[in-house]
Amino acid sequence: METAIEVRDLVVKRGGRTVLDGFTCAIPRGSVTGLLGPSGSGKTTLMRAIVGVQVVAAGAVTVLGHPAGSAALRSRIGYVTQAPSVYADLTVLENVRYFASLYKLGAAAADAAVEAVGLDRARGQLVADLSGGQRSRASLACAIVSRPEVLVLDEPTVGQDPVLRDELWDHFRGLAADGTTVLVSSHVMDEANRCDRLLLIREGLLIADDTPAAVKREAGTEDLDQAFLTLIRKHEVATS
Ligand SMILES: Nc1ncnc2c1ncn2[C@@H]1O[C@H](COP(=O)(O)OP(=O)(O)OP(=O)(O)O)[C@@H](O)[C@H]1O
Repeated sequence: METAIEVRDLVVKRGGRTVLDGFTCAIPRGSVTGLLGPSGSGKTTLMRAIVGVQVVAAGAVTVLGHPAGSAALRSRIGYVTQAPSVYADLTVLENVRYFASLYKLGAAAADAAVEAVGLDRARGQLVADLSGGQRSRASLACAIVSRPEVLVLDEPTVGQDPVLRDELWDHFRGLAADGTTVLVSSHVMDEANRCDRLLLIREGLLIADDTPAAVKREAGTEDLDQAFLTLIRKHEVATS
């Protein structure tokens, strides 16, 4: 399988401490890969390194064959941060049309992105008047409007109701089926089951990189929550 994102021996220090400590992984093209781990384990830091906005101390990150952050990747990678980055004084549609125009795309692309994130009925509303969950979906619409080849999503389903979460995951799966590489961080284990592959990270170290089925098999349980606890404990024993 072709690799879209390759991270090799990555070391990142933030605030004087080592956040990623020799992290290595390869993410296949056209897959949905879930990035899971406790709060503060380094998920956002890894995503920042992949999109090229993180200063790294050592190692290499290659995306679609180019060093992370290089100009050639700018229109080929989309990133949705935890804090929605949309203009509060514009409507949903105005925001998405603005991002579409940056890529020389028209109204049809903007309409499709708004529909894909379930914001059709709120399209004329000012972002300032949206709920938190709607705002993060508006941010997602801006990121997907250009159909980037790699989509990096930091907890995109936080604050969404179960029906919308399900629809968003259907959308991620549809993007991957069309060849997009989707990297999603999440805390929610039922979402992890919908990924092709999982990266489990703890304290800056990779402790699992496999399919959900293989992760569960290795831990000897059908419950992913339990599987992760088991793998974390195994890892603690192995490294102590
Ligand atoms: N700007 C910063 N300056 C210094 N340290 C930081 C900074 N941002 C994050 N850190 C530290 O880096 C570590 C990893 O943070 P990161 O945001 O990557 O974790 P995370 O796994 O994404 O957490 P969460 O699930 O809570 O979003 C944490 O210990 C955090 O305190």
